[in-house]
Amino acid sequence: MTFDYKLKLENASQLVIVSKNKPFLVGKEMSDIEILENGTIIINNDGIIHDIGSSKEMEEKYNGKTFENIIDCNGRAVLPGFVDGHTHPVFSGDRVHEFAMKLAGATYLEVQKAGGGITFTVNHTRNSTEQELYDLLIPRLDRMLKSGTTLIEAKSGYGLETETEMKMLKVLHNAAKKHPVEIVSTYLGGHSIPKGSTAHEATQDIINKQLPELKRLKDAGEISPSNIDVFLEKGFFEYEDTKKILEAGKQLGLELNFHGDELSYMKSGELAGELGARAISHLEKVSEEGMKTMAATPTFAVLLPTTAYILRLECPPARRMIELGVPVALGSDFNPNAHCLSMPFVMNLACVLMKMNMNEALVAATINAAASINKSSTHGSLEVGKFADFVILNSSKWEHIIYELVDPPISHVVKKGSLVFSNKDC
Ligand SMILES: N=CN[C@@H](CCC(=O)O)C(=O)O
Ligand SMILES: [Zn+2]
Repeated sequence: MTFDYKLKLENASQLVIVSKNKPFLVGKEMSDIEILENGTIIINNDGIIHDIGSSKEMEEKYNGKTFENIIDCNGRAVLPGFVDGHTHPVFSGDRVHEFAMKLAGATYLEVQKAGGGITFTVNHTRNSTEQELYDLLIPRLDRMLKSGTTLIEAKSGYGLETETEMKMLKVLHNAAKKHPVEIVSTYLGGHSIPKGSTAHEATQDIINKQLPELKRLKDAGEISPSNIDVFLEKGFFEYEDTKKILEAGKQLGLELNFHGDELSYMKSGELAGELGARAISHLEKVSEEGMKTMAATPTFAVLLPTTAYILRLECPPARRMIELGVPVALGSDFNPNAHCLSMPFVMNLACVLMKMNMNEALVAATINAAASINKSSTHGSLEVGKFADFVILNSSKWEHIIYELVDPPISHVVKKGSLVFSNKDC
């Protein structure tokens, strides 16, 4: 049987549109989101938003039409699916013992120097097969989906040599074909200096071995990275090496989306301005000059409040960034150090720890996070022509997604017009 339309979400208490006709929001605009009270959305058979309007108007306009599925959203708020702007979801090995060390006072760098941290995960990931990594990734994506995430940025970075880095990118490429969570992948061969190498040798390996293989596999359709990332940090990749790696990636058509100014001030914003980077993550130690350059470029600040929370670090200056007009996005930073798969929790942390208001946090976790990975023409807001990715909340006020800590009442998640999660309890 064929239907005129794939889905109708009817009588929603609130349709949280977020914004209209804007690729991203900055400054005061971030506090001013658009909401339609008592609305209905129509989704076409390609899983694209076809129409949005008041329930009364839609009832009359679509009278007599057939729908494959109808969800009654009376008493519920409908939000865009969340976009997680920064994740490291492909890894093996459990670092719960490091959590105990950190609770006992060890710093991130102390854990790393003791052979833990990224080095620990690299050893385990190198020893895992592609299938094992795939099997570990899928349930993590399932958990993200249940928390309302429908699109993620996802990095390699636990190989630090060609074979494992490409293995991780293949895992992401293949998972993206099967799983409802959409994936934009990022090559992060410059995540740490491999044991036994210098920073110079590691940089040369990336430029002369890893990137040529990445190009070959991408051209062959076996991997699909859109971005290149480097951990710009003291004792990891410093300014000049980071610049060389990012420039080499840019020549291959990759977007620059890197880790910077996390534990020390490394002139990240300045480098982003020089190279035209799309995004920098972390930025706990960013300078005033760096933020001004990011506002002008513009370069997205992908803020990761889980890092400050887990490592008891100072937070990035989110308020100042917003004041200066830096486009701010959010990410979970899901990795074995910050084991968080939930964007509602990230938004809550952004409000409480970084002093963002709830509207700003939602913008940062939807339209701005989508724009940080060049996806805001299709994702991140409820607009005609965009993918029908929704979070339906069993609450008439959308703010409960942030306010209700730990397990906000998400009743359904919809991806491209298909129901991909429903919660029997709400
Ligand atoms: N800071 C660098 N990279 C990750 C942590 C990776 C790890 O500890 O495994 C981050 O973004 O927090
Ligand atoms: Zn990271």
